[in-house]
Amino acid sequence: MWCCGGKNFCRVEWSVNFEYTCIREVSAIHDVKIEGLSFAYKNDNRLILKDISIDVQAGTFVALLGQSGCGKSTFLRLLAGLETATAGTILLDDRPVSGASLDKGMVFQDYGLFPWMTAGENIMLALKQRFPQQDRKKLKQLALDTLNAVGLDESVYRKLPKELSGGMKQRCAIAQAFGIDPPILLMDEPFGALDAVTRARLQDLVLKLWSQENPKKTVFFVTHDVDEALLLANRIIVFGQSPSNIIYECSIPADQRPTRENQFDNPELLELRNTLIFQINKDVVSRIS
Ligand SMILES: Nc1ncnc2c1ncn2[C@@H]1O[C@H](COP(=O)(O)OP(=O)(O)OP(=O)(O)O)[C@@H](O)[C@H]1O
Repeated sequence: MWCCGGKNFCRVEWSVNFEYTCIREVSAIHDVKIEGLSFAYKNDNRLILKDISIDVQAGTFVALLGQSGCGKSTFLRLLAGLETATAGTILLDDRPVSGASLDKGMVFQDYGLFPWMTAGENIMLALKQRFPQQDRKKLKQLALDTLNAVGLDESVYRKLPKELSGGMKQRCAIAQAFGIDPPILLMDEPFGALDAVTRARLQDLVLKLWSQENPKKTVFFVTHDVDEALLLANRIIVFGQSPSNIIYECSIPADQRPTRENQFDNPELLELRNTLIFQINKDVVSRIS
């Protein structure tokens, strides 16, 4: 796993701006099966997650909702192999998660780029880890292609993160993640720090990149934004808290997925939106009362 952006490669056509097949091979797809997952941090015996069980089919875009502090990031860290379950199992295609690996990529809210390296060097570092046998020229071309795919021009390759806007940095992180192409992509509030317009653009970008791939990545996307979840995901899971378990979940069939334009027109989706907001907040209300 690569914690800055995400990496691992397969043959994919990104019709965003380019197509490349030079060094990619078809990667495995991963069904995710979680059974009886419970977790407490070692320095704190309090159970954060309790008895979570879900099956997620490969290629599903899962949005994870829930109040602040309920354990969404912890859940992603367990999926990433950065933490070990206190009880229960996480299986990727029937193999238990055992530590970090290149088939799981992560994108964080704070971009995850090394500040002392240029955007290009950050991406190259990830590509080199993923393709140690490949020559530098091909990898550099791939890095430029990935930047291009996320709407950044070649000049960004030579820029340090501090010379880029928040939106550009997050585009670089997305370029890394999709460039390395992990079958599983773990995104932890990736657009939480961005303004509304940049956020909307990047939502569209991620949805476009994910939709165009075949096979598709399995994405776990943590957000506090119900509308973002409805726009991006085809499965939505709500976590309760103390300890956290799944308190609500739903799937959105392909033919009912909203677009940015009709997002607030469909009465069924509006009802689902209200239900999700209710589910997230009912825990708070019952706690306060
Ligand atoms: N390294 C750690 N050691 C001990 N407790 C931790 C650690 N990291 C997180 N926690 C605790 O675990 C709980 C869940 O935190 P987590 O960050 O997973 O929640 P979250 O749902 O992602 O929150 P947010 O939406 O605010 O990002 C919190 O009570 C937090 O204080």
